Amino acid sequence: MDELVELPLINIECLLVDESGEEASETLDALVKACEGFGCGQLVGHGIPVELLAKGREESERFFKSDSGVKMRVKRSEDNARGFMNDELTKNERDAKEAFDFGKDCGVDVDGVNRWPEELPEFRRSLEEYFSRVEELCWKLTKILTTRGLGLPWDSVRSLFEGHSSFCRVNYYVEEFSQHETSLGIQRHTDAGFFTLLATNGVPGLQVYTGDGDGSDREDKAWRTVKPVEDALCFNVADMLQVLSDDRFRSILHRVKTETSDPRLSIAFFWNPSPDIVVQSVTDPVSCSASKYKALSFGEFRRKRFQGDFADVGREAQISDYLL
Ligand SMILES: O=C(O)CCC(=O)C(=O)O
Ligand SMILES: [Fe+2]
Repeated sequence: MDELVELPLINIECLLVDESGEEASETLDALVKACEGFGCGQLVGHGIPVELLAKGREESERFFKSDSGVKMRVKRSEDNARGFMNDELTKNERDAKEAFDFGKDCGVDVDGVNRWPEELPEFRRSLEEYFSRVEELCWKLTKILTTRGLGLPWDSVRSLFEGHSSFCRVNYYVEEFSQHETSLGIQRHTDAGFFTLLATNGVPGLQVYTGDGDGSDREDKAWRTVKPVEDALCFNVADMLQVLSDDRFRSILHRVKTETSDPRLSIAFFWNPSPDIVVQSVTDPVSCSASKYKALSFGEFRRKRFQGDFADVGREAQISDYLL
């Protein structure tokens, strides 16, 4: 395996305790720099108890190792995207993984409604608790990044998230899911929402694209595997934050390629705006004048992406489609 790339390591504890302290402003600078650079970093001091992280991983592993009947009874369907899946498509190619989605219940017309396996109550309990702790953290990070980082008024940003449509995806990558040597756990993509916080079991596999192209060449040396950091949350900018920041923050192109026989487990929390809002890039927070992007309905953007996840619909929706 090539040398692992270390993402900026940022201890956000002081930001969460007192966002206006001196130490906090250095941390904020580091966070903003990470958003402007690679578009990602490893967050420690995030306040999510390590016991909860461990429990979430343990219960998730129990779920994926369960009889296929347990998993298939909560399999997602075309009219409800939540639940178990072993048929995910990214960029119209089948991903070599299994996954389980759950989140805020915001109606079947957006992402669907949760379904939990009755046989595993602790799986549900620990992941619901994880969700609510991370949700709280996302509110805090959003406020800090958009008001102090981008200089935007909190009232207008907050309104983007009232009724947010965030969800969690637990990913499980096992060697035998790969159909051939070059199979990817997840094909290259950017995340559609605002930002993503990713917990993992420490088995490497996440790769970030450091080149200028669209990352379509699989052998490209510009794909670098991220060095996992124990109990950190890997943070990445997603598409709506790139739009809102008018391309100042970058939504990083990433994929998963596991190269060991150890299964990789990840729990991705996709912090997503509410489906009925419109996002537009803002260059001047006072006049709120738009710059690079046309107004973009998040609900419509998500729906277009989701159609691509489920079936081959040709090209996947990208934020570049909305450039002015
Ligand atoms: O498992 C990972 O490391 C990344 C997961 C991911 O990119 C996703 O679910 O969108
Ligand atoms: Fe992703």
